[in-house]
Amino acid sequence: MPVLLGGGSWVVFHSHMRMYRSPKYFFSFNSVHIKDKDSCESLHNANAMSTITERTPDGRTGDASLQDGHMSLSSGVPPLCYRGAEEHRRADRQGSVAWMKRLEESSNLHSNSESIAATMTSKSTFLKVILLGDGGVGKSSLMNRYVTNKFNSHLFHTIGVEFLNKELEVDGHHIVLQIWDTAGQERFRSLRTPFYRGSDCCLLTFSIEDGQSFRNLAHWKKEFTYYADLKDPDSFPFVVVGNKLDVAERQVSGEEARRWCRENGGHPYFETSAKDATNVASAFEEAIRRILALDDRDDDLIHTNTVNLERKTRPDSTCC
Ligand SMILES: Nc1nc2c(ncn2[C@@H]2O[C@H](COP(=O)(O)OP(=O)(O)OP(=O)(O)O)[C@@H](O)[C@H]2O)c(=O)[nH]1
Repeated sequence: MPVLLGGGSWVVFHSHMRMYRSPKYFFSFNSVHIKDKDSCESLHNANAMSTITERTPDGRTGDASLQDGHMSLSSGVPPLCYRGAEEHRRADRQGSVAWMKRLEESSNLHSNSESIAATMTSKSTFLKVILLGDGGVGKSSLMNRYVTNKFNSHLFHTIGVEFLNKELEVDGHHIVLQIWDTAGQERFRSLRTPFYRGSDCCLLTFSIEDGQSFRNLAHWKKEFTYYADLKDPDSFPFVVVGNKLDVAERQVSGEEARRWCRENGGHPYFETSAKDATNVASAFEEAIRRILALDDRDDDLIHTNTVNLERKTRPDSTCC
């Protein structure tokens, strides 16, 4: 059963969810929803209450805990579950524990988690992509446009992280894409960084009408590389997205952005408009293709590096 804990300016919400990333991982743990109206301080209070259980493919289990805003998992498996974006935003607007209680009673938490699990077959590939970039560049709008095909011109700032799932077929693969939208504002840094780990691709996002958001791309890449604990940052798939293409006053030229991508790892670059849907699907699909290409390469490496341990009979052997 979901448990509701909370009061004052904060609420911690637990629910049980089950996720798969076939064939690599198996997860079973509680999701934690942290809503913080004014500051991040209350997260410390949440430490004692947050318990997460994880299970790895070999059946090991471990505990996870929140410490100073960082979620740590004993076997290093990244946390993947979080509440859906729309409830999160509505909770922000209404901001009441009573509302959360109603949500719990009429909750789709179980049906939601069950439906995710139900749609995952052994042939599904679960991919996690994460959107990073300055506050206001349009990360939530890109996610919402891609998943729900809707645009809201009066969005609230994201607090912490949110995710939405989208199922699709790409090049014959059944994909369950989990898109994580993070808070771009600096004050939410400690709420977003624990969720970087386990990402398969990172969309570095800026707004073409905001030069500073473009100049901050290097900062976002660095922050992601550090907190995601990337073993091989040079081969990790980043996709760069210049959003708000529909806006007339542009501060960042396409050539400037492409040059940055060339000089900083050869990342693909897309100019998008979440408002009129230009190129949004192309950017996410490129992310998926980059991940799948990397997985294919890994598979090839595994095959070509296989050592045959079968004992060969050597006719000329003189060994006793
Ligand atoms: N014109 C235009 N406005 C956009 C576009 N994308 C987002 N916006 C608007 O820009 C504002 C910020 O958008 P969000 O999607 O909340 O930005 P965000 O990057 O998620 O911001 P944080 O949650 O603070 O990190 C909202 O008012 C959106 O309606 C776009 O493509 N074109």
